[in-house]
Formats: sequence, structure tokens, C-alpha cells
Amino acid sequence: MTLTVTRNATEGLGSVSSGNALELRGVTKMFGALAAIEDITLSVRPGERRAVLGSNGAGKTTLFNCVTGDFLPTSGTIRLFGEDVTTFPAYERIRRGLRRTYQISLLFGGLTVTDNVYLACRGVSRGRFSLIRPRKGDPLLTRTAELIEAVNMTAATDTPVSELSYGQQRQLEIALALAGAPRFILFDEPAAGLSPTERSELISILTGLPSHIGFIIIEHDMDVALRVAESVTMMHNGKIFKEGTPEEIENDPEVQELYLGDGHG
Ligand SMILES: Nc1ncnc2c1ncn2[C@@H]1O[C@H](COP(=O)(O)OP(=O)(O)OP(=O)(O)O)[C@@H](O)[C@H]1O
Repeated sequence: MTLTVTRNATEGLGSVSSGNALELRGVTKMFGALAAIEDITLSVRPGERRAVLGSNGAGKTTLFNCVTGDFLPTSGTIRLFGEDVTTFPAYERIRRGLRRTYQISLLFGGLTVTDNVYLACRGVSRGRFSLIRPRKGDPLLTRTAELIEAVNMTAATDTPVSELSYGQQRQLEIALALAGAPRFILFDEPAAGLSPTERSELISILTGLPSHIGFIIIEHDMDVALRVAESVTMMHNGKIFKEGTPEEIENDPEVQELYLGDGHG
């Protein structure tokens, strides 16, 4: 698999300090009296791949929504590549190289694989949007083909999305997240509903991403999570319960009791 990803996501956006790709300090999100996440402090280095694990209702999706700008935290700060983006709208975070996949498919079912990826590339490019079909040699078409190859879907290039298997649709969503110049991606349960073969393919796609792209993966499938991540954050009841390497987390007696035991979600 060959994938080149442009590194100029911050061009023209002013200077940003170096340091962590993502940094949360004391982030809390309240829904009425319920703290969906509480006092979350966490940092992820550029290129680092981290799994966020926890049972249902632990606060994982709320954490993602705060990072993407879908939710405004009740308190705390969020920095993206050194810049305080806590109150920035989602599109400003996208301009800075943040991407996200969702548990629910957001693909255009009536369009082909190529059309879906091309539209994603157009959506994050700086040119004016046009509904005219791209001409041969359009650099975005070349990029589209590269992204389709990066998720092992070249054979399905002209297939309408509605005819793809569920697993292929999830693979395609990863291609969409790679459009533009991503530097940090939030993957929301990408292995959910996949067959064992599709899971292996997902692992190879995620581990094959260019090394400068960091990510956080929320995943209930421990096998996938621990194989693609180099660091793990365990959440419980809206708080960080444990952090460590996949090996440390797997062998931690408290984690085993709480999450890997009978009651894990
Ligand atoms: N929009 C909302 N309004 C009210 N409560 C919410 C909202 N979103 C999440 N919650 C609550 O916040 C808590 C954390 O939910 P969240 O969806 O973040 O957990 P999760 O770890 O992603 O769970 P799952 O693994 O089931 O997706 C839960 O108690 C949930 O009911």
C-alpha cells in the first residue's frame, strides 16, 4: 500500500506551537446534573496511536464530541497541535488536520466509491466547489485513487456504495477521513459489526497509515484496539481510570476485573 499525505494542513493558519498533537486539560462535559466526562486530562503526541476503552456510558463518545467541536465542554481546555481550539467550530478543527469517523455511516449510498472519495477530497480542498465532473488529470482524482488504494478498495472503485458490504463501507469511511491533510484522526468503533476477515483487514489499514498521522480509536474489540494502539486510556464513569501500554492494560488486575471480566460492555 502506498499512501502519501500532504503535510501542509496549517499553511496560512498562523503559527502554532509544537508539542502534543492533542492535549486536554480538566475537560468536563455536563448534561444537566450528569457529568458525561469529568476532569479529563490527557495528551497524545504527534503520530501516537491511542486506544480509549471503557464500558457503555463511560464517556468515550462525549470525549470525541468535545475534541471535534460537536460539544462545547462545560469546563477545561482542548489544544490541537499546541493551539487552544476549545471554542472553535468543527470546521476550524478540520482545517487544522483533525478528522473523525462515526459509528453511523455518513456515505452517499447512490454514488460510487470514487464519487464519495472525490467529494470528500473536494470538500476539504481550497478550490471553489463545482458540480461539473472532474477532467482526466485532475490532481484530486489522482488523490482519490490513492486513498481508495490505501483502504484496499481499488477493485470496487466504480461500485455504488449501496452495493458494498457493511465492512467495505467502514473501510471507505476511513478513506474519507484521510482526504485532505489529516494529522489526527478519531476512529469511533471502526470494527463494530465486522467479520473476522474484515477485522484483520482493518488492523492492516490502521497500522499501515503514514507514521505522522496520530489517532485515537474507541473500540470494544480489545484485539483490534490493543493491536493498533501503542498506548491505552481506560475510562470508567466519565473519568480516566487507567493509562498504560497495551501490555500493561491487558495484564492489569483492576482492568481485568472491571472490563475484561464478566461484566464488560
Ligand atoms: N446528548 C446527551 N444528552 C444527555 N446525556 C448524554 C448525551 N450524550 C451522552 N450522554 C450521557 O453521557 C454518558 C456518557 O455517554 P457516552 O455516549 O459518551 O458514553 P460511551 O462511553 O461513548 O458509551 P458507548 O460505548 O455506549 O457508546 C452516558 O450516561 C450518556 O447517557
